[in-house]
Amino acid sequence: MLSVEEALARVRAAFAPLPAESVSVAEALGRVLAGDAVSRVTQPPHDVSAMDGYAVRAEDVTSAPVTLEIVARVPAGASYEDEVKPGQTARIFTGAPLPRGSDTIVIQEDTEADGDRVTVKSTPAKGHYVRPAGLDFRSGDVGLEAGRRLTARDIGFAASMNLPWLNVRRQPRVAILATGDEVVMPGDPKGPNQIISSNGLSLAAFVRACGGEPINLGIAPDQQDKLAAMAEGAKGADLLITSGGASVGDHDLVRTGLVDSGLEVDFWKIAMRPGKPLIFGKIAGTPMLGLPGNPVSSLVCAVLFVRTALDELLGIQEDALALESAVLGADLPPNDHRQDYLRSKLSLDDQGRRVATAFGRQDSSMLATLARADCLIVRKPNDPALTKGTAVDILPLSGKFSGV
Ligand SMILES: Nc1nc2c(c(=O)[nH]1)N[C@H]1C(S)=C(S)[C@@H](COP(=O)(O)OP(=O)(O)OC[C@H]3O[C@@H](n4cnc5c(N)ncnc54)[C@H](O)[C@@H]3O)O[C@H]1N2
Ligand code: MOO
Repeated sequence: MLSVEEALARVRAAFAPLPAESVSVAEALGRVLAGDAVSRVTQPPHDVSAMDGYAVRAEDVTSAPVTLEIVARVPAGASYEDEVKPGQTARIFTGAPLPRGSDTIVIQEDTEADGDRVTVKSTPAKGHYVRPAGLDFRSGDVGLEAGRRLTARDIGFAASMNLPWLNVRRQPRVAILATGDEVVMPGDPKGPNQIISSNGLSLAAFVRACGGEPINLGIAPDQQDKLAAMAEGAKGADLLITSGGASVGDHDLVRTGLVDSGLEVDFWKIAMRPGKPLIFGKIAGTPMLGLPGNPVSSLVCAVLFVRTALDELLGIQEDALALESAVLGADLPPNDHRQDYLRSKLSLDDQGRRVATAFGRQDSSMLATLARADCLIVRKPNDPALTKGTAVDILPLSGKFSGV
């Protein structure tokens, strides 16, 4: 069986970034930049006031209290074209440009106005409450780098750089085909031996959370001709994901049943748990990941392999699978030859350390524990028994768009 690392490397090598397209900044949340976002403006464009108050010449107010003549009133969006001369001041508001001659803001709480005169009661440091031009960023600056997945903060930043359109990667189109006579969609009529299909929906949600566009091909029965016909719906997609039928049973048809449809298998079976029977290949030119049917196996494979494929298609540089560290909350028995991904809860101990405690039963059919898990403890093949308090590697499940 292939190691997880080797399998990941093979998947990574099979994908390249998709072409770029332009989208409105308003629609760009979650999209991935195809090129650097370069600012078209300097922000702030001038030296501006950070407070409501008075724009003064610092040398005029070195020995407060001192009374100055108010010669202008400058709200944000306006300006005073003349110069503030010795003995003069301009009433100014937050965001307004500093008039020539002035270099310091006195907040209005430190003044007393009387008609067209104002008394400054304390001496500010020169430049106090002035935001110099370009404090935030300058025209020509690279604000956001290619390969970045855009957050709500980035949308605001891109807008403030005066970028109404952004150059992003086309969303990967991912066809999803569930398989199995025993599964029916939630809400559909259900026979006594049937169960509800969760994989198609969780995989579609995962793909969406990773920035892809899921295409639901439905549920194929365990019949070769029907499976092959339904898999044809993946034509034009960037990736086909199947779930179920990946193992060795008489009804597990995905690997063998799609050969006539042109399936070329790159690898089958990985030394990991859950997720051992994963299939990777190409069907009629479309890359295909055949995920195991057990719901946890299916999603853990998605976290590792679907995510890797999508990140390559999107040109994302950051490693979504970078491991973090925690200490064990309970002893673990020795691991076997498969790399193990254990659903676990996270907590903090009294020293503020992150503690990972694996659920007692790790059967790959148990979706409730995956939904409740905060992370997966990752154990190398043949890891010896570990005691409570030992440092372990974890893969967090929340944040970073892992989407599970
Ligand atoms: N003799 C062996 N048996 C099995 C092996 C093995 O090596 N030798 N591997 C086991 C492992 S590990 C896994 S994982 C499973 C994977 O099997 P398949 O990919 O063939 O999946 P199915 O048999 O179709 O289904 C497994 C299980 O998952 C349920 N399922 C299927 N589709 C869905 C869905 N859309 N939503 C929810 N649940 C689904 C299905 O009812 C089964 O209970 O094979 C082991 N067997
Ligand atoms: O590897 Mo299977 O995915 O353990 O249940």
